Amino acid sequence: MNLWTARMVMHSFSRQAHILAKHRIRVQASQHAAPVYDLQRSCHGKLYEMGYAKHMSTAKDVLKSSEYDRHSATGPLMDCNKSQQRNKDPCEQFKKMRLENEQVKCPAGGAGAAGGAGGGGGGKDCEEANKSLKFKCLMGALAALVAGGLIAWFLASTKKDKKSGGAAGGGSGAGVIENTPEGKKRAQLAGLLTSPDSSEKLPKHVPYLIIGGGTAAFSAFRSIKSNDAKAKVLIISNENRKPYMRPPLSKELWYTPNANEDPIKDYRFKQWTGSERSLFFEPDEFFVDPEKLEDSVNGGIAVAQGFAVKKVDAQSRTVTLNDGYKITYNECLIATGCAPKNLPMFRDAAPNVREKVMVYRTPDDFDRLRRYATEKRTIAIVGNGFIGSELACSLAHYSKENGGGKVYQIFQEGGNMSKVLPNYLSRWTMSKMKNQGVCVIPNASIKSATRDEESLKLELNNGMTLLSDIVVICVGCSPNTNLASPSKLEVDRSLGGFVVNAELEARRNLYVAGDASCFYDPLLGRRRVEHHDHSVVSGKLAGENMTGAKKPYVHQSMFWSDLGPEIGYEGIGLADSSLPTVGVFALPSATEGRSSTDNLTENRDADDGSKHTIIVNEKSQTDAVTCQDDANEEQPNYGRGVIFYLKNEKIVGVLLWNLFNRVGLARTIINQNKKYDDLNEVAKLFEIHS
Ligand SMILES: Cc1cc2nc3c(=O)[nH]c(=O)nc-3n(C[C@H](O)[C@H](O)[C@H](O)COP(=O)(O)OP(=O)(O)OC[C@H]3O[C@@H](n4cnc5c(N)ncnc54)[C@H](O)[C@@H]3O)c2cc1C
Repeated sequence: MNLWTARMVMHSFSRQAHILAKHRIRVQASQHAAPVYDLQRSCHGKLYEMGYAKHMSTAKDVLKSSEYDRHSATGPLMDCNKSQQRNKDPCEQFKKMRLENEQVKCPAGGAGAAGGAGGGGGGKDCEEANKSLKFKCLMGALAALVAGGLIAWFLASTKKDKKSGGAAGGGSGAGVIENTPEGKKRAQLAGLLTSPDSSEKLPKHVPYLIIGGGTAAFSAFRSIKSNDAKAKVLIISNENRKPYMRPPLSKELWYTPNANEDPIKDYRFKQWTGSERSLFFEPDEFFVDPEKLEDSVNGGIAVAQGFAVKKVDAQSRTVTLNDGYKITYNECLIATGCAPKNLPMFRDAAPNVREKVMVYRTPDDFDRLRRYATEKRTIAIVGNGFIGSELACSLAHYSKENGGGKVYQIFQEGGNMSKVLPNYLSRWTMSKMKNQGVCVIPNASIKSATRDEESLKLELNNGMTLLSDIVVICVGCSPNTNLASPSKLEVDRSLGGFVVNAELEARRNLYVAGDASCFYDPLLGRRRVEHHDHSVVSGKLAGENMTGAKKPYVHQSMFWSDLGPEIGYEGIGLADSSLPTVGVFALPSATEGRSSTDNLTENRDADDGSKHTIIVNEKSQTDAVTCQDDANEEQPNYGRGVIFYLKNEKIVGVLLWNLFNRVGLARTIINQNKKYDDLNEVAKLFEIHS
């Protein structure tokens, strides 16, 4: 097993364990834990017996594919007790909590919420308390000014011992830097230093040059190294960190109880398996000093940190850094990823508003937000997508653990993850998010934002007014293609990203991988994918091709997301809710362990009469459905199931809802590119009841 397979398997295991951990009550009692493989075999047998129509494929056909390679089929079972929890409105809870707090504390700025998301003001005592607080603040500010002046004088007087920060790599501001390893590290992270301190110290020529220091870049390095053992690889990254992964920033890191550590050393976090690891792919010692790369006998990887590339000349094979420094290469990869979008109203706002608004993509963003969360501040997230929804759940959890902090999630759509999930599931997910303590405000947008002392006052178009200490904009990201125009590289007009061919080549010897690549998928057409797995696999392929493999990119990458303890899903292909969908769900049966008959008990259209079909599939006809959530909304419990996305009646996307280790099967089904006569039969392949 090579390292890549090992990593993928580890990921699988880690997810499986995560879900097992999440649903430990059921798992302990589960009769499925040991005989998983027996169960699979019996399912195979059963499926081979199915008939199929002439012009269409049946589920049976899928099994003929050599690609069909399934692993363990155990999946999570919904914890009915949790699902039956009353759907408490967290907005109401916040209101109550704040009133209670005010009786004790009378916080300045109040967090009033005219439109129903906050509470009223305090009484006379509070006014007095606020007056005294203001006086104290004034005195505090005065003291801080005096102290600041003293410090400035002290720093100026000790200037001889300090070194000013280099901005060689493209405009980082100079600063006063403490001449200790810790001081330098701090300055580097603050963007005051590049590493090395001048671009002049970088090699003039490298065999392999990678622009961007993220997931795709590091994956490409691994692949280059395994094909060319003594390869010398230089990564040029405009971040001041070594390559790291991003997914835990909105998930696991928030579940790691080390509130007193700031920042968390090496961004270590507990994986769902319980084992610990760092956000960084490799520790510092793994990397070669960029100044020593040329002379390194065994090659290796060096990262030039804090430098940006502004241009690539594919003909002369030269990159130009922001400060004009040039490096020539044999093979080059662009892996510049994407940058989070802001909303124009915040981008163009006054500085005192802007300082209360952030986007979310880096460890620095995590640190900043964590400080707010630790101080029990109110946080408003704008956006209903992957990062916004994950972050809202994680923050609600963190807030619960640390006894404070309201978490709002505001978005224009009717439910969470509406671009991916069919509307019924999107609304159901939203109700689960509320159960977890997120104050979700759908169908709303921010009309205006003004500074109100320490907070931002947000006026929504639905008449609500919120006070929030920080606003986190999670409205998607745009590929980093600034260097396209000076480099004369094509950018896709509708999808964005550098246009590449099937070998991920933009020009000869110049490749693009990860979020920034717009590639041609022979099955599903031109695409751009912003997911971890795509970055890993496209980076790997680009790396191989840089060493001469000339292979096409035919991998259907997968994605995953976790929304608190009850929802985890994996998807593949075009998981786009604007397409017609058919969702097949297993209703948990009252008594586990009875024989499964897989009876179709309900088949109905979605309540908006649209193209989303829901098939609810009970494990045993005789079992009563006891696990209904939100009974007053008459929603079934979409505990686990599979959703098919259709184009021209063919399956172009599959979403596995609380079902894990079935991505291989989903990939096979998409790759078959066929019409199926009965999707309920196809769904059975996924063993949604097991
Ligand atoms: C909080 C968060 C959670 C996520 N969770 C998931 C998840 O659960 N599942 C999933 O599938 N995906 C997830 N993703 C998406 C996934 O992390 C990305 O798809 C992946 O990081 C993209 O990798 P990349 O190498 O293309 O880009 P990046 O990792 O963004 O790396 C690009 C790097 O290039 C640098 N750069 C840009 N321009 C230049 C330049 N001109 N010169 C030098 N350097 C430059 C950037 O600063 C950056 O360091 C998540 C993303 C975020 C932000």
